[in-house]
Amino acid sequence: MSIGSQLGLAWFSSNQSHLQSIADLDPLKDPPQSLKTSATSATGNRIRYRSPSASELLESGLATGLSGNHSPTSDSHQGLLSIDGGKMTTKRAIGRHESLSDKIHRHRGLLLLISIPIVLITLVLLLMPGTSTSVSVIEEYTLRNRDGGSNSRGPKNYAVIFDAGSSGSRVHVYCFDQNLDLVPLGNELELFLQLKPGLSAYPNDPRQSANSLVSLLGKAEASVPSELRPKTPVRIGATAGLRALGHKTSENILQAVRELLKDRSRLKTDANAVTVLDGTQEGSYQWVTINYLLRTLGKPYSDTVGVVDLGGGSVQMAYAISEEDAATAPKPVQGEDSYVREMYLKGRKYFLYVHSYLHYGLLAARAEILKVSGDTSNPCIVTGFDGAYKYGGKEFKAAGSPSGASVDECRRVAVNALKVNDSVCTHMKCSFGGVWNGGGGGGQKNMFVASFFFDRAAEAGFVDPAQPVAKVQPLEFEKAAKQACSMKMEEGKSKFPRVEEDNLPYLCLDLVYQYTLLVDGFGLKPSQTITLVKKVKYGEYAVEAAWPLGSAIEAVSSP
Ligand SMILES: O=c1[nH]cnc2c1ncn2[C@@H]1O[C@H](COP(=O)(O)OP(=O)(O)O)[C@@H](O)[C@H]1O
Ligand SMILES: [Ca+2]
Repeated sequence: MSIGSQLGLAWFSSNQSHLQSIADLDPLKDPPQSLKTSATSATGNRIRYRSPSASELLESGLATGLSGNHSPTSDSHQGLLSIDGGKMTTKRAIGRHESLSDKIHRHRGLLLLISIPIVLITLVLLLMPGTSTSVSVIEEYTLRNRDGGSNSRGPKNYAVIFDAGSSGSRVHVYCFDQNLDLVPLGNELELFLQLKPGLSAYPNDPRQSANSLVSLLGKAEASVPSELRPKTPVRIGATAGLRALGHKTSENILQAVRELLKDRSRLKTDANAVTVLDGTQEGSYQWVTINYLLRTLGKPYSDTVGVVDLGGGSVQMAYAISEEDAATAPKPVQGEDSYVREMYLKGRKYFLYVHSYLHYGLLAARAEILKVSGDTSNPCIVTGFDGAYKYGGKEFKAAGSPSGASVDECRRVAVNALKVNDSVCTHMKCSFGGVWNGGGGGGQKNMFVASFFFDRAAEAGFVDPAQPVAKVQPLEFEKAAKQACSMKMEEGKSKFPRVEEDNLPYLCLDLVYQYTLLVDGFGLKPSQTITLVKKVKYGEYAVEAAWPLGSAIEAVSSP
């Protein structure tokens, strides 16, 4: 039995036509009654699972209903058992109640007359095509998995996921059991290694770019038992760095990475294993990661948490919304990703609002903010610094004003760079840059905010870097910004000992930008409690709060 057939976990694009994976995270639940009935009364898989209507399936919990809880053998066995059971009952009845048998014999003509139309009607109903495309797709997939064969996996399933981020490359190795629970690898629940710079630091040398992954690949592969390597999927997902390089340059790098995998690895490489992730994919994976680790998948959408992931090149926001709100989502402009993705996770259908803002990651935003001041001093740069900031192969003047940096002025520049008050907002309500804000709601009330938000807060000293999470309010970023913006360069080291020297001139900018992004950009209240997250506790372990886990779950659930 494959994990995919158990787990009921599916990714859809909003038009429901693009199924990416399926799994059922809860194999212990009983199938719902309506499905049990159809499962035992029909003869073939195809007929059997096409019969329930879409709404029946959704009500009863897709995961358990569709994938069933049985291996292909045990499931078909169960079907046979019920028929056999019926025969056995009849045989026993013959022995004990002769008169009943006589009665049946006497009325056999009538019984036949009644049963023929019932059988015919049942057959017609069962053979009718499914009413919803998405449900049909899921059934097909589930049934393919039921065949076992190449999809069948062992009790331990590894996945190796590379996060080719804009500021560095990382690898995560996970091991799942049959229930899609994480199993420890040594002392931790994952192997996590990272290095800098990222693939995009070598735009003109694809081979060197690819070779930067060699050490990570070697260690990751060594952590997978030798006999499982050819069955273990490896994926390399590049994010904002390669997105910003443009198609040709990034494709050359990806091709070099594909060759590297072919030459140096025995891991299982699917056709789409090495790609630039689109931003909504990255945001969805991040949402799955956090909600999986918090064990909120399968609960009503308003019990799930929303996520923000502030990378170097892009920032993602994702949270579950109601079906009604999803129906009113603005249609994406041509060439843009749609705002809503549909997913089946642990027996529940989610409508996920997700958007990625390219060029609004922390390191990219510095460039946007410095662009505004051009050749003059910038109110976000710590006074006493006069230099240049390099980003994406370009240089930007970064000079503090002699009168000092200013939180208010810096915020005005940041609001400007974010295009918060941009008139291009044609949707009901926008976040910034003309992007729909998703409408808010229960799935956004609890926000888990990751990556640079956690790092800068820890460096600025208002959260404990030794803790995996910290509850804060956006206004704490503003408070820290006031201190950073009022200092002089030479005071930096003593006032903010945790901040790396290269980041000191930009500490005021970074903190103001983070506050502006949360409050003016995403519309959070300055006093709203949010959870800054580096890792999420999972049992006695803590796991990195990063998108690769979502991708791994999909990878081990795929055929
Ligand atoms: O696995 C992770 N665990 C914790 N933080 C991470 C992880 N991966 C990325 N980050 C955070 O994201 C920041 C950089 O983002 P990245 O280089 O991935 O940019 P991008 O997402 O815009 O491509 C890192 O400095 C770090 O704070
Ligand atoms: Ca990232």
